[in-house]
Amino acid sequence: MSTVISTNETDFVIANDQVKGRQIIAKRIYQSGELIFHEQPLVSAQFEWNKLYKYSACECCLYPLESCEQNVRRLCQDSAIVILHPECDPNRNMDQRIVRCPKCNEMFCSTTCYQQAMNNYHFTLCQSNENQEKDQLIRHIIDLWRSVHPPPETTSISLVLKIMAMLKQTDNRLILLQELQKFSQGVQSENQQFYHKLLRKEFETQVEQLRYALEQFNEKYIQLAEFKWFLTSNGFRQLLALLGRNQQGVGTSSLALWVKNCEALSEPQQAIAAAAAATATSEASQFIDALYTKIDDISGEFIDCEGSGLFKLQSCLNHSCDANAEIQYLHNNSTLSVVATRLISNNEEITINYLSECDRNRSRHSRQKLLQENYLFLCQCNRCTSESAEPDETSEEESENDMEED
Ligand SMILES: C[S@@+](CC[C@H](N)C(=O)[O-])C[C@H]1O[C@@H](n2cnc3c(N)ncnc32)[C@H](O)[C@@H]1O
Repeated sequence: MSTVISTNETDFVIANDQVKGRQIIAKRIYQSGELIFHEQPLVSAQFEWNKLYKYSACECCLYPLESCEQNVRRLCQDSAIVILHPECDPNRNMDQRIVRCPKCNEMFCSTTCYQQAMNNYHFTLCQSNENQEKDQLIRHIIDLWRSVHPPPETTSISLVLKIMAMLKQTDNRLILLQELQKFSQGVQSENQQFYHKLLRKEFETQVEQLRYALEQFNEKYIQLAEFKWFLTSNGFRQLLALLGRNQQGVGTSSLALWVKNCEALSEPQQAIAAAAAATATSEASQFIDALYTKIDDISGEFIDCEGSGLFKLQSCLNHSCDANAEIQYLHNNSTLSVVATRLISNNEEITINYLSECDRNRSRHSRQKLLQENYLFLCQCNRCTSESAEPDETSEEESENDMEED
């Protein structure tokens, strides 16, 4: 179940905009850096390819299950690396803290997470060997998914499996189904496009096999009449489009946690420690720079334990090319935080930027093109509206024209 931990009706409200649909409006002033809300996902899962490559995260909350040293050794493929300042790694004894499911050996960061998973979905999905046919079918579904979705993944089939298992295990199926239906649904023609973006046309046969395998899974082990429609050809497209439209990426890592703590070494509590802190920081930052260069060479961009989740409140946040808030994972697990990136006035819409860092400074036309291609909407944010007189040129065309003029 999704739990909004800090919604305060007097802090912000969900409203409806004629063009953009639902939106979140601030009902007080937020200072830059202030936490607006945090929220646990309705459902989340690590990507299947990451798991295959031994990116190790708690099956329930995605907290990293490696020490920082194990993390960098894996990413650099170098078992001789010894990190500086091991005291900055809160996960240095992670091995001893891991909780394993006694039946299937799946790993969790705590007994609480194991219990939560067991109560919500793991009882149904546990591959305990007690029912080999069921275990095989789950593995077949995941393998089929990987065959139609090479890396980088943007969503995980485990989200669908977990939703089905949650519906089986919950005491209140109706509420869970209603929560799912509240996520932005979109119209059929858009859903078709989303679906083809996720799973390209050339994989049509495997996608049908995937749908059929999920249908078998439902019939044999879940027996949910309410879910049958989602496993028809049209329903499956709509289900995957719902995930594509609403899911939020989650990334966790022991390395990031250790880097953050090393950076804090430069903030000595007492002036007398300033010189020692400065030396420690400069040593640490050289070491960190060298590590990132090596990781980049060996593992490229895929550093974090990546996955995705559905978040009830966050999914109401619209995009703006001049956003006033951003998503952070302050607890290094799937609990999402929305943090103000500048002063937000009372009654101002709270927005995030759906574009990657490097695409944010592109021309209005380029940004709108990317949003149209990836999220299927025409951006109507204040920045796009104020730049509407600019020519319909992508950033590349713009710089080519500039070069010709020079
Ligand atoms: C994750 S949902 C955000 C909440 C959504 N408004 C709702 O009603 O559920 C993303 C969808 O919101 C709409 N949207 C978000 N930002 C927008 C923007 N800047 N301009 C126009 N539509 C936007 C688009 O329809 C997009 O597919």
